[in-house]
Amino acid sequence: MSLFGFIGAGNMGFALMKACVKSFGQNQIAYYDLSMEKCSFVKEQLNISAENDNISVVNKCKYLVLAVKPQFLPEVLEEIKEAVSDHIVISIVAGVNIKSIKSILGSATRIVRAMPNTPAMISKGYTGICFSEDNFHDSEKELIYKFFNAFGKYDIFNEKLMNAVTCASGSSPAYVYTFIEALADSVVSLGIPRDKAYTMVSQTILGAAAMVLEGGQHPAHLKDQVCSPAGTTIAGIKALEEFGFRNAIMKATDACYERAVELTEKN
Ligand SMILES: NC(=O)C1=CN([C@@H]2O[C@H](COP(=O)(O)OP(=O)(O)OC[C@H]3O[C@@H](n4cnc5c(N)ncnc54)[C@H](OP(=O)(O)O)[C@@H]3O)[C@@H](O)[C@H]2O)C=CC1
Ligand SMILES: O=C(O)[C@@H]1CCC=N1
Repeated sequence: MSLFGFIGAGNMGFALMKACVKSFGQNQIAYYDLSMEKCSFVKEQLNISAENDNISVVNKCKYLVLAVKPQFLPEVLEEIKEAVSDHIVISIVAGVNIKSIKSILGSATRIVRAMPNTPAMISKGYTGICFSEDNFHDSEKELIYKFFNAFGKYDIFNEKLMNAVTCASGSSPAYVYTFIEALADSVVSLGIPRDKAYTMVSQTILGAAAMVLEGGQHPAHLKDQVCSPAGTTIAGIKALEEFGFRNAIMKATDACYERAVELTEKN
């Protein structure tokens, strides 16, 4: 028996398993993925062999993590429904709500819906979580918190907010990577070597984020401290505003949210 079973070992399943190994050890993880390539990768990276199928994963664990794409979730749930008993099902599937999972697994199934992000792999992630209304024992909740703690910070939300959480936890690392690429490209064009550009930009983002998280100061105040009167930064900020920087971020959130709602409606 293992504590945790993962169905799907792709980008996010693998990221979570990697962090889980550090907190719980290889023996506590069972998994299966349809792709033999993914299973070989997990074996190579984490030294954990895949189970033969999804049912074996369910039979081997108490906490079952669903980490397949939303469109594949119904067939996975249909496949495992008879094997699920007193498991706690942890779904990280974007847009899919607890009610719809219960409609296949049964209303008595206890579910935790979560939205992590890929930095979970190095325990620097952020996860939003919500619980189905059912009773969880204190010891189970403790274990669930330990599970999410392995990935970084987490908070508990009402399920109504989970699609909104997706916009700033699950999806936004991609925006940050796009920002890193764009800023790095722009200084490469000024002569900075590419490897230095990535380090410079990423370390700056890390530092700026730490100032907000650890310094407890308002982002606007921190921004103002960087902007010298008639200086270089305010010239850059002016250009960003001219090209709709904040508006672009807000539009991205609108689009991300709309897509999450579409996934909720479809699933
Ligand atoms: N990527 C991210 O940053 C985040 C993703 N999520 C959520 O996590 C889930 C997984 O996303 P992600 O890891 O990116 O997706 P991936 O496609 O990388 O991984 C999903 C894996 O599941 C496998 N799979 C498909 N059907 C089955 C099945 N019936 N049984 C077993 N395995 C199966 C896929 O195999 P194959 O490739 O052969 O289809 C694939 O390897 C999604 O629901 C997404 O919303 C949540 C937060 C962040
Ligand atoms: O893009 C997606 O749908 C998934 C969910 C959050 C991050 N990736």
